Amino acid sequence: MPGLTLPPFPEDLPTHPLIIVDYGLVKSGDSQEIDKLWKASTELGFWYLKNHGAELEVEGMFDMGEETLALPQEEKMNIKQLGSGATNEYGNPDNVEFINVSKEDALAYPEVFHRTYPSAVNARMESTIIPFVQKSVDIIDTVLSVYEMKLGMPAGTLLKLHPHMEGSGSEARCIKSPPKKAGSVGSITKEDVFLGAHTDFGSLSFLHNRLGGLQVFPPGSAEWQYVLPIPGHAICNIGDSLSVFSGGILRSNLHRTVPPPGAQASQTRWSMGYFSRPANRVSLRALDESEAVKDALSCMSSEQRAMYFPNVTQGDWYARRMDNLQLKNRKLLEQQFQVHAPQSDPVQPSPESSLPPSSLDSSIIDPSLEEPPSLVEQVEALKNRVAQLEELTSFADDEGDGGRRMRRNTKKDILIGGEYNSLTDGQKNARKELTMRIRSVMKALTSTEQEPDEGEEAPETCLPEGERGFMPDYHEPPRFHENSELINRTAELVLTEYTIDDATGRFLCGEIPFSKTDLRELATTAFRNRKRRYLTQQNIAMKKKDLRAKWRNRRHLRQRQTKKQREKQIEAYEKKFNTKLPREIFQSDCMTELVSELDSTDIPDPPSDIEVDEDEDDELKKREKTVKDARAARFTQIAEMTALTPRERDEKVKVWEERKPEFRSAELSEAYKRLDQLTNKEREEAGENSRLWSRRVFMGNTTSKIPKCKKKVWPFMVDLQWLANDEDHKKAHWTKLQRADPDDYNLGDEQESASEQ
Ligand SMILES: O=C(O)CCC(=O)C(=O)O
Ligand SMILES: [Fe+2]
Repeated sequence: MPGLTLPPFPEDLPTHPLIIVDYGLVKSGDSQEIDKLWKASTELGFWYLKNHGAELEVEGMFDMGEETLALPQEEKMNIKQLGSGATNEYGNPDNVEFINVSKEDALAYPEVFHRTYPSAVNARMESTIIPFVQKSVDIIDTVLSVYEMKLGMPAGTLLKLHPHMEGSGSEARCIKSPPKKAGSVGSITKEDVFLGAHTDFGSLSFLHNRLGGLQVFPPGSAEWQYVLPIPGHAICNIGDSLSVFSGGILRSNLHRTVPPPGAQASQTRWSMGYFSRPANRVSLRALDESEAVKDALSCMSSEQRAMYFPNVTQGDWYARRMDNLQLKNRKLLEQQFQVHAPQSDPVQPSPESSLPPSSLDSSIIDPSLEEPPSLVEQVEALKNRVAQLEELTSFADDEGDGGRRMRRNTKKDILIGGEYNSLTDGQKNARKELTMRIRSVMKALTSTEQEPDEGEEAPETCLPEGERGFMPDYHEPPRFHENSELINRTAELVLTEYTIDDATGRFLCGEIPFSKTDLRELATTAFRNRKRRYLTQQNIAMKKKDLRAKWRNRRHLRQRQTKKQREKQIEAYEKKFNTKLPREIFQSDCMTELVSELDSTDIPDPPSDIEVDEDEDDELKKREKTVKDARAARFTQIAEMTALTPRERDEKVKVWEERKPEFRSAELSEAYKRLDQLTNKEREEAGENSRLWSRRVFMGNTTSKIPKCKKKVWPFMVDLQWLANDEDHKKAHWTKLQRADPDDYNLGDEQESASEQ
């Protein structure tokens, strides 16, 4: 790992000083430190955070990044959270690699919230990633609380917009940037820029740098300035969302990464961070309920103010910014980098100087670039970019693959596959028909996989002759190769069912024209719906499993407590009667925690690889049989572990420790029941209409009293009152019953114990 023998940051190179904030002090409410944080957040929007407590996890995260990005190239190609897909501000692709781990996935682990990760990531999940994400979330929550207070917002206003377990783009990211080629060390060329000039999209970023290379464009400055990496100091910065929420008071500042300076340039640059974003559903707008925010907005022109009410959700904003990163950076080439003006007054945060509005409406531009690229260069760069875009985005989706990705221009050629509400009734009907066909064909093409429940049933379609079945991967986005092939093929097959209008080149569904793109859009939506159903089902299964585990734990706990109480009672009883009770009855293995595994809800589901039969009934029977076999096998296994008596085992008796009177086995309870029945029958015959039922003492119950009796009785069996009642009669029957009782309870001499009772 880098870090041990890294060349130093050049001493003579100017850097932009950042305010150092001590997290420990902020957390403890130190007002001076909180003021420092506020100053840094409103002036530059960047600061160092020391004493943050995540130092160890940060080291582990760097290791995780290195292990993951060292995977073979073929493997990495299949991982959507790796790699870059954006251009920098010069139209060149970012030349960094990264691995993103979503906050929700980390906090839900091992449940899958959005997506799965390569084993190199999973291996570090519990030891490193989860604690890193948790600590980062804590830090960010603390900082958000400070902002709430400073902005005069009710406590929780900002925190509510950043729930911990709801879909958001929040993620931990490890970035690897290649070393500069030998000979090129020195000046920065436009091809060198690692991550193009940008503001962060979310709320707060918590960065960790070992080598130089991060540069900020401070307000009032005319050039990029390095930020010096200081060991143990995180670099925090504010993103667009917080800037919008605060009406521009909190500053989202332009930054970029370039090769490390001086001797560091020959090193691979690793950087790592946690990027916090509000929940996707959160609507992005200035929170003008706060007086401070209202005041800030009131100094703006209506046009400027409108920029703080972009009327989008955080999720859409994220997607839009992604587009901007691609397209605006390209547009930049055309615009010849006209904007050189430094941003205005850093102390008085003004809307012009705040990036959210500017990044909403203007390109992200590197103001330091004096030499615009030649026209030939521009055209070449554009051509390359367009080719890349076409290749990469034929079925781009809106699922997060984190850092940099592309979306295709969905506006083009869309007639009925776009916004539903703006369609005419005829178009809506055509769309419904096409959707049904798509569902049906997609179902047929995936008929070899287990069907996610369709909800609204699509008519049956068979897999066409010679057509291959698809195995979509619902943990991947629609553009993942098998998924995208399924979508394409579905659209193609449905298309063959409709005629083309030669005059317009449109396909016709009845009278309604539609395009190929429409079909692809609808097929992508159908895929997403299948994906959602699949993931929901998985989620439900997980929850059920968790619930079962919870109940099992409770049962075990209860059993342990009961066992302890019982032991106490037995001891007290033995002491009082100066006798020894047959402990094997009380302490049978059958009363240990293992018994609870006999609970049928714990029986694992049968293996899923049962052959699928054409005939559904047969299939059902097969499944049932497998369930039964699995249960029987489990029972035998547990019976062996718990040393049930042969009879219990043969009859598959469930041996429960009950809170109610019966103490041990069903047979024993049965004996008492029979005794009662006999008694009651005789009472009935004798004209008595009341019934008597045996009451048994529950030893685990601390309130059960030791019987006031000199005789040796089995305290766990019979309530003395019950015994006293009609004693002679019971004695007679008990003897009979005991003789017939094959319990192996080792009750000793039957006659003796019977007569004693
Ligand atoms: O690598 C760095 O130091 C900064 C990364 C960054 O700005 C980003 O990923 O948004
Ligand atoms: Fe950034």
